[in-house]
Amino acid sequence: MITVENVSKSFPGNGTPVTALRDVSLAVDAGALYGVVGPAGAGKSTLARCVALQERPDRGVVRYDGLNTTRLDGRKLRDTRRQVAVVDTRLRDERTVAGNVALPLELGGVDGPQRRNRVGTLLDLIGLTQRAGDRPESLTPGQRRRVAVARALAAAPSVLLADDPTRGVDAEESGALLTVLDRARAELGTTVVLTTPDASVARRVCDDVALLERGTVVESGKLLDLLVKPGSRVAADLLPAVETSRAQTARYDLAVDVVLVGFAAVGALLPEAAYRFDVELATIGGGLTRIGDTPVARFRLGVRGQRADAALAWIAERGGHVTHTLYGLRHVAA
Ligand SMILES: Nc1ncnc2c1ncn2[C@@H]1O[C@H](COP(=O)(O)OP(=O)(O)OP(=O)(O)O)[C@@H](O)[C@H]1O
Repeated sequence: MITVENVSKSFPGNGTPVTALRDVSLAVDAGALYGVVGPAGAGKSTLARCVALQERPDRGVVRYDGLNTTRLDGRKLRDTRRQVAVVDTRLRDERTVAGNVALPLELGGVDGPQRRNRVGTLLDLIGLTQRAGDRPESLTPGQRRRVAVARALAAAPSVLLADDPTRGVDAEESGALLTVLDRARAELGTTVVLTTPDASVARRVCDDVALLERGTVVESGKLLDLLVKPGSRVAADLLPAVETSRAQTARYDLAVDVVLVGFAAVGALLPEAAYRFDVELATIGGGLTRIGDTPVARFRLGVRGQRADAALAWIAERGGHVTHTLYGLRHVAA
């Protein structure tokens, strides 16, 4: 487990120092795929470098399984750094694909069948077994990025750190690259930390996320927990939009936003609530999406009838999370 505790980091700027990280805390569980999401300049790369022990925080602590890394130096620091591999996108063009993946093993003195097996496993993981003997320049940008990931995984690090892995890679190839990161976690047990400005990258593969803005964590936790949190910024970025006009909601006694996670029977729940409570219940906004493999719906519901409140309470009892109430009976009566 990696914990970042109250980490701050500034750089000398033109006259005034630039604060890249301000009191940042987060916890990355072993075996998780953790996403740090934020706009350009938010501090993602600085945080990644602190986690990779390439940069020392001005204040605060980065711990590896409880070990305070800020006090380490010399050999101890080098040994601890070896647990983390940072994806370096610069490949060696004079070497083959397999030769690039093998490089850390050669440097580590691993040879013979052991090296061949490891490279074979990793080429299979990235889906490029057939390209083992090709030069990287013959690959697409997304394939090259996958080779860089395989090379980072070669020495079996416990943590893989990918700073904006899909930058410069088109949408289709990004999917294949994220699948590789997901497989690294699932099949090799590697903890993966990625940074990205693109919330949809987190939507596809991350278990946990931290939303970073101007050097500060504004939201963090399990992605599926954040999605059901009222007012969640992550939810606003990742779930289907629920914009509706005032006219659309005005004809209902109640209008609320409801998030349903992993709910296979979304189609049946709403009609059943309408029937049981004898209310008119309509979906007036939102839709369905997937978070990783989990179906998630966010609907704006309009409810009309005497027992509108009871119908919504019944939906909530069945796992629906009411995240936002636009107006209700009491408001209308007032
Ligand atoms: N070595 C450095 N020297 C001076 N300023 C730096 C240094 N590294 C980062 N900064 C500044 O710290 C702030 C955060 O930068 P950082 O690169 O960590 O953000 P980021 O979220 O990774 O951005 P991007 O998505 O554009 O890479 C920025 O204002 C940046 O200019």
